[in-house]
Amino acid sequence: MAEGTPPPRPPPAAKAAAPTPTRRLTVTDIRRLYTTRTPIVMLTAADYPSAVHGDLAGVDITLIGDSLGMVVLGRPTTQTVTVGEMLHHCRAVAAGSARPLLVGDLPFGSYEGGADAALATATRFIKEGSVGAVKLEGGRRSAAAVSALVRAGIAVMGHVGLTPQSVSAVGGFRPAGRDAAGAAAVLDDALAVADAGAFAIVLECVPPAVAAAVVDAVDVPPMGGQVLVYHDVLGMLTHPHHAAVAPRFCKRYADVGDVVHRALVAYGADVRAGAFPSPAYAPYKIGAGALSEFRAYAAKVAAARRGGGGDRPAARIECVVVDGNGAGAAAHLPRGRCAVRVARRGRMLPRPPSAAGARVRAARGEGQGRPPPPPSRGGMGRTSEPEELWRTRCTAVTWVRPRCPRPRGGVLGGVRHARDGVRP
Ligand SMILES: Nc1nc(=O)c2c([nH]1)NC[C@@H]1CN(c3ccc(C(=O)N[C@@H](CCC(=O)O)C(=O)O)cc3)CN21
Ligand SMILES: CC(C)C(=O)C(=O)O
Repeated sequence: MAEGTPPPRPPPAAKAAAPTPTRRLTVTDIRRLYTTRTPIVMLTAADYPSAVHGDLAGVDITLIGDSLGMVVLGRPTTQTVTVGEMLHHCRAVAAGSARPLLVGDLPFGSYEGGADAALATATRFIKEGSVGAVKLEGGRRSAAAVSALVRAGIAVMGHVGLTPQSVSAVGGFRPAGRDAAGAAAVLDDALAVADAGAFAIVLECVPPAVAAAVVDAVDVPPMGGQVLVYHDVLGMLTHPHHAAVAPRFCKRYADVGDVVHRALVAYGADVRAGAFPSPAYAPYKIGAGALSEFRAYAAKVAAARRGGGGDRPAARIECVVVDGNGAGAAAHLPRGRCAVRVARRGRMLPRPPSAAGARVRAARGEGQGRPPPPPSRGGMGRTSEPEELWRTRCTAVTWVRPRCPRPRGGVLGGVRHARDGVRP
């Protein structure tokens, strides 16, 4: 999708589930969902594709959480995430989602200094991050900042219970409210933030009974238990770092990391086996007339570069390759590189359009009984057609069977190494 193109609209199924599908949700819509006892779906996003997916799935609130510092930027905690980094991700998410309310997470150190600091940061999130609201951590300690933002017209989501930005003081991502005093602190924190005007409050990692009491006490939507990190929900990250940070409260709905891993391993295996790239994925055509004109030009360029003196050493011809039309060309490879796989279907070119024809004929087996000559400095320029040449890396001189058998497994010519001492 081109930059600036609006994201695709939700498909009919998602539309049906969405209360107001045609415009961005506001805190008023969230409030209405809460008062009508409609569950609110909240998920993080960190970039354009995750934002599009959340939008298409009908998410109500997309949080650009500072957890992106861990799941996207690979940090051990969220504490090093900067305002600039958050805004960068907020903009990408804003570009990819049309309907959800966007909430930007104020990062550690950007609001604790007081109302002025909080206001300066939150204003940047609205102006530069294109979010509709901000979230900040902390209960009573952050209440003054929350009310300053709300007075200034900025919607604020609170966050109490486990507050990951406090990891160094707390000594880990520890659940909150697990004793009477801790539970009381969670309740007091939630009330302070609600009284300060927060439109919703994240209640993270607290025992369900404590969460229930908090929900009873405050009159704003509690976002506990239903705000999950995109990468956790999808099981995107299966490496040890992520295994260590994926919280136990997260339900995993897919194993995308395994899917990604299998796909990338298969891709690498294909490349190493010479199975990709392949003609099926090189659909680009050049007309026969244009091609021969171009080849003449390329030969001229190559000759000029060889003759010019002081030029770079020319590529050497390693072998003859064949394309699907029966046309072929000498393959030109940098010195020290070699080897060619022959394309599917086709015949050997009767006479490659090569200035170093002798070398090529030897490579085609016309030298009779002699191994191919050593690498020469001849050459006529790299062929431009992917279907003609599949290179692999090796260090030996390589040539191709003079006569190609019927296509087998998509590969025609055999490839042999002179070092093996085996005639093809
Ligand atoms: N991938 C990811 N998902 C998150 O939900 C998330 C992050 N990262 N990073 C920022 C914060 C940190 N969060 C976390 C991370 C770990 C636990 C966790 O493992 N808690 C353990 C207790 C660990 C302890 O006692 O030290 C638990 O049992 O819930 C909880 C919340 C939530 N946020
Ligand atoms: C886990 C949620 C609540 C969050 O704060 C984040 O994604 O940073």
